[in-house]
Amino acid sequence: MSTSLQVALERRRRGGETGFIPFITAGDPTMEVTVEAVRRLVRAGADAVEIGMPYSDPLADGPTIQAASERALRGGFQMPDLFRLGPILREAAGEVPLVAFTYANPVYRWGWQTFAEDLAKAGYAGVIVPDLPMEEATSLREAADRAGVALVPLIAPTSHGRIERICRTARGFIYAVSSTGVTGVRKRMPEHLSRFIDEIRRCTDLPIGVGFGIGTPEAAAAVAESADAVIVGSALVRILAAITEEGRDACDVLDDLETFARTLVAPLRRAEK
Ligand SMILES: O=P(O)(O)OC[C@@H](O)[C@@H](O)c1c[nH]c2ccccc12
Repeated sequence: MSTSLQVALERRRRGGETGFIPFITAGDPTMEVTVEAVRRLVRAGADAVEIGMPYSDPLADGPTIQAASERALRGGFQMPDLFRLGPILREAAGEVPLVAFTYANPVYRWGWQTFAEDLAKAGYAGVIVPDLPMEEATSLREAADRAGVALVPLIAPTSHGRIERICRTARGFIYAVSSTGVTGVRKRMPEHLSRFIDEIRRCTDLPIGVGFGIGTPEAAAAVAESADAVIVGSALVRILAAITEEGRDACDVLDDLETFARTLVAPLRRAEK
């Protein structure tokens, strides 16, 4: 089953380029800012956009995204808002697919089947649930397949057997986690990264996106040597934080977001490579 998500990233790979997948937290600090941020990120060259559902106990997140979650929750953002936002974001994103990002517990409470159907209705092409292990993902994956939503798996460095098993049921693309720990900008990319990506590549034809710790054009360029897409969260979320934390004008901050996103995209595109 080939999804719009897979097609969008394969197009880059075929052109000898690398995709750009930004992550932002929905409702941080308002839905209006989220919509405008998506519009700007797409204009800067995003090939897919991850929309994070704010969550009170975000285990895998570092301080930057945790704080974004708190701001969005303080603003009253809830699961129905993710679905309400879908069609508005779809319009802002044009052809670019949206990937919802949420932890397992709220999805479980919503119901796997209903959640997958609601995502599809809202216009999300894919979904990532970082704390849902492969062994527990069958119900959601089957529901997502029926709804036409790609359940994108995360793979952290692990045994070859496990990588193979995860790849077998993957949809859309593979999210390769560059390093263990939580999200957040790192000074350096781990040295074993290209070996890890090669290992995944031997198990799947799906595009491979790499995320965790990428926050500069240099890091993006380094990861692009082996990955099909570069995923960036904290470095972008940190820019948007200035609206709340520093009381800066939202339009100025959105301009900064777009400018910074362009610097990340530049080394991923052929002219610069
Ligand atoms: O923030 P970083 O280090 O750029 O990493 C990507 C990331 O933010 C996004 O994909 C993400 C947000 N929350 C997560 C939780 C688990 C895995 C990944 C994520």
